[in-house]
Amino acid sequence: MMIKYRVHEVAKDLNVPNKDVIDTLQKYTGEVKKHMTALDEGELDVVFETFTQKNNMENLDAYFAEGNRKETVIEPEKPDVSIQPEKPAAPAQPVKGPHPAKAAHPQPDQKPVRKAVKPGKITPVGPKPQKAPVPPRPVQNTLQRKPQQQTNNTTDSGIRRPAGRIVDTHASHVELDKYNEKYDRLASEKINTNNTVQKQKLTQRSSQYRGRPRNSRKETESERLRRIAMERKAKPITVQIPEEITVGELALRLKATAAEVIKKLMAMGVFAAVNDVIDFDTASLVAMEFHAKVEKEVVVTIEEQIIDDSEDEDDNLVPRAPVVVVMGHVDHGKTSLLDAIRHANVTATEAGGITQHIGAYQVKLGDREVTFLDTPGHAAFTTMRARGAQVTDIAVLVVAADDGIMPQTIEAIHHAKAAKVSIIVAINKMDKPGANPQHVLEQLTEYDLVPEEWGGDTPCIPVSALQKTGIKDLLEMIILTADMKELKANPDRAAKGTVIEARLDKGRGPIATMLVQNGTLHTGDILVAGTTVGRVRAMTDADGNKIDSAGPSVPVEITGLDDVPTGGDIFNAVSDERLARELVEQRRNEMKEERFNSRTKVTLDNLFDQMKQGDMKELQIIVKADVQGSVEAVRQSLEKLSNDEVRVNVIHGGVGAISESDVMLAYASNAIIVGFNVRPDPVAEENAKRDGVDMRLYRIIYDCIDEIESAMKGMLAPKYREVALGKAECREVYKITSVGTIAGAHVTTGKITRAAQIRVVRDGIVITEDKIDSLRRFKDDVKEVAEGYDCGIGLEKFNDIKQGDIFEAFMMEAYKE
Ligand SMILES: Nc1nc2c(ncn2[C@@H]2O[C@H](COP(=O)(O)OP(=O)(O)OP(=O)(O)O)[C@@H](O)[C@H]2O)c(=O)[nH]1
Repeated sequence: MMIKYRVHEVAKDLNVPNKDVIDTLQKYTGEVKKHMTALDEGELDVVFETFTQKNNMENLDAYFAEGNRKETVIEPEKPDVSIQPEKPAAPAQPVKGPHPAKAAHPQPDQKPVRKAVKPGKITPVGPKPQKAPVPPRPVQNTLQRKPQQQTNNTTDSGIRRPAGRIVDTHASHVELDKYNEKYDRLASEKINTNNTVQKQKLTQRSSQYRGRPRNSRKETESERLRRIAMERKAKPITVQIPEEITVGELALRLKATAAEVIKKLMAMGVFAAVNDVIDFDTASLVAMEFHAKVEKEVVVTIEEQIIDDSEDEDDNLVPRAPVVVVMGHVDHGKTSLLDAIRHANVTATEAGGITQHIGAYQVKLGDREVTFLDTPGHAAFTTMRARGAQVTDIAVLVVAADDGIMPQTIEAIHHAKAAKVSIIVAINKMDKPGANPQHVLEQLTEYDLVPEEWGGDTPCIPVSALQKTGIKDLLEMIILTADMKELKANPDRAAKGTVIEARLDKGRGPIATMLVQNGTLHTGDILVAGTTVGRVRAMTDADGNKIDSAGPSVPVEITGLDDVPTGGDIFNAVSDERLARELVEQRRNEMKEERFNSRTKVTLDNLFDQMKQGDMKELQIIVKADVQGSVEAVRQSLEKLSNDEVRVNVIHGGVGAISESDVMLAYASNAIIVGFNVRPDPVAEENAKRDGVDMRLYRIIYDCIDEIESAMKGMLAPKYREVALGKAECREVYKITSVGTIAGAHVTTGKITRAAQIRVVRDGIVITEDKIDSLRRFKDDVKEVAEGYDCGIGLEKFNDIKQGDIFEAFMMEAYKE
């Protein structure tokens, strides 16, 4: 219910004559009010604002200084007191009125508000809650509209003069206590000299509060804040601030209110809300404003706690065996070569025993060892790279001497180059009559692999996997290359490496082949591998022998993990099993979240955004086409698109359908695949979809160049998709001179609209696509015809309409992914 607040009541409360209020209202509203007139909210606002303005307070410090002095005079045991002015004509202090103390020293340029307060004049005046006619106004708005006035307002109430009651009446929900505290602190900082005054004041205030039955919770909170402010002043607090912190959290740590922190931020020109995140530097500045000592909070992740990732001292490093992968075109002899290498090093007695196959093995040459990943082809190799594992040091590229370089050879070259590993070419099948190693060497130069014998730096070794010739030369070359790379590791630390492959054995549980890359792995070690954890229960080497420890570059097979890890997962031997399990749990959650979140793989649609964010320095592209000529033409045109911000780099070009391995390479290298007159094979298509690899298929080279150029400029045209509208069946054909052929059609599903495109389908075959020229019901042109109705449809170009033709109406809709 609205309580009436009449002119004379307002005047009385403001301690001004009725006339002053009436005059003020007349001035602003143009109406002359009677002293019994009840005022509405707007009118009350005007009156309060006016009298507040008149009694504005300018100097807070003086106000507080006076305030403190004055407080000592007011008797604390009389909580609800109001200071009565000597002259009723003097305006009382309403919302934004001055402190009475100020009135004791009237400023020449200000109207004296009231005369000096004398203790004897203090008389109790109860609050007038029933005269609270003004509906609450949001504090926020008040603050926004008149920040200065709000300050005065709160200041006014800050000392809890009875006049504060009037403030309460005006804006009943203003949290005065909050502002009380703020200005108390402000004043105390300024005064800063006399703690006794402050204390006395607080004691008084506390006793005032004790005398009040209402609002005890708020008061307690206010007291608490004051106590904190006191503590903060007495002993500066030390805050720990991380790299980033929310405003709310910072306020909590500073034992301040969020509003205080926000205010300080605003003073620094930073506009942040309570949930916004600010950086360490900004937060530190704010903390300093609160006289707090700042310490940087270092967040130690579980990983940092249990995984030793420190750099090795040079003194601790010892040479390690190179890790080699064999790659090449199908049937060029990868498996045969791997077998030949393996058997060349196995004694006759051992030979029979090699039944086990763990995905990697080591061979000896004198006192040196070489580790081979027994995973022919580049699939596993690229998968690992895609997962961030750099496992191999050297790639042996097998090229059949009678066949030369083939598409998969080229792919292998690009994969190896993208992974930045050394390439050694093994020219295989040298025993074959048609072997032409010279031709292979010539072909290699086309891919920037200049043979050593021609002055380049690519070693090319002729071998025969079948006859086991040249194997030793190949191994020697591998060791020589490894020596040049100075491959080293520290065996005296916790093991770290990569999962090569893993499977689930019914009897033994998860089994993983792992390559130790640094440190030494022992049985009993606690392992974290990707999102799996466990303790090494049993460990065997590549020959199936039980071993207790494995140093750098040694492949082993282990059991004991609680789940099957994924090939390419990095593993670490860690110190604490409980934390290890916690870490794995955390990783599993992160993985789930990552899957949930959108992918960040580059696509033509997000290319510009990534460029803008500076994430893209190179746009990697894989080109597949139906003929070699197109591949080259596209490569050249695309590379010319490079600009200052982004270099366009065609990492692989080949002839034929887009294969699984193209997608894998694109995924590993964050590349886009463009295809000309080629299609992806089903597996490639599915993998591309799964991995978020952008595949663009074109029929015209110009379209491709144009689209990529547009994408680089952020002006990629939107994609279109077809939206089916409805179908109509042609039941009669009318040939009308000067108009053409009209189909007398019946709409069987959906609707046919005038703007729709029409696909004419005859016996399941698409005859043509056209636009509607005329759409009529009887003699009227119509915009659309709904299902179940007959209509006449004429097409723009197509005239050869036949009875029974199906008209599929559709529209092309632009969309963005
Ligand atoms: N004459 C001759 N034939 C060889 C030689 N190396 C391999 N072959 C034959 O070439 C064929 C393919 O050999 P693989 O070792 O299976 O070739 P791959 O590259 O592993 O083939 P995929 O596993 O299908 O990619 C087999 O019939 C081998 O016997 C060689 O040095 N000389």
